[in-house]
Amino acid sequence: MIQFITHANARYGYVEGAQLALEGGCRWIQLRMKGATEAEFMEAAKPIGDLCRKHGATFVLDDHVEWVERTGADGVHLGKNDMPVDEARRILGNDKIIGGTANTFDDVERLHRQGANYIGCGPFRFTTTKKNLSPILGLEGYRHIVEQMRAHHIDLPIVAIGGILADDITSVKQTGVTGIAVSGAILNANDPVEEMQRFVGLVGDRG
Ligand SMILES: Cc1ncc(COP(=O)(O)OP(=O)(O)O)c(N)n1
Ligand SMILES: Cc1ncsc1CCOP(=O)(O)O
Ligand SMILES: [Mg+2]
Repeated sequence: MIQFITHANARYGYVEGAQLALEGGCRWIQLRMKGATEAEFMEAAKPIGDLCRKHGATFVLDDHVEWVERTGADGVHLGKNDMPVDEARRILGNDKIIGGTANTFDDVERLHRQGANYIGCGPFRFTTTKKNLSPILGLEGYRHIVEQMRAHHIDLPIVAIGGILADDITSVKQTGVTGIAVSGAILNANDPVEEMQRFVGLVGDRG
């Protein structure tokens, strides 16, 4: 599975980026809009939610548990500085998807205990899309975390994120992760739809 993380650049706004990702075959969009006001967030969430429903895609919000019901989103992605996953679970119930960010196996264990549905694990490498990055994991970092998850019988989908390019997908998948999250490689490509098609082909069904 591929999760497209929204971002805006000189060429595309948030809605346009999500639309291109969906046209390219992506079926999981995360609306990430750092620093946006509530009005700006809602203005993007409405059309992106509609587009996701039209394409049968999953729609999650970054950070904002309080806006999940209102936007009709399927869930939320939470990091270390956001609401804890167990608290979000009490608010949202068992039918919503809650993802959590991990940089270490300790993070994975905590998120598993708190009831996360999937882990966003990164960063794979340096990226300008996010500020204040955690330590870079690289392939070795993923191998290590996946190995510890297996040893502790933790069976959760694990999505690699951070600076991932199409050429990385084969080796990242070989570490045992289940999916890929991407933003810049799609939005900075000459043809974002074609690039997403390439990602979808490389990640395949298992991802
Ligand atoms: C799939 C996925 N993984 C990790 C993150 C990062 O979340 P967080 O640590 O809360 O940082 P911000 O994205 O909020 O800046 C993510 N958004 N998605
Ligand atoms: C949200 C987030 N969390 C860790 S890296 C990252 C950004 C992912 O975007 P890109 O694919 O452009 O590096
Ligand atoms: Mg966050």
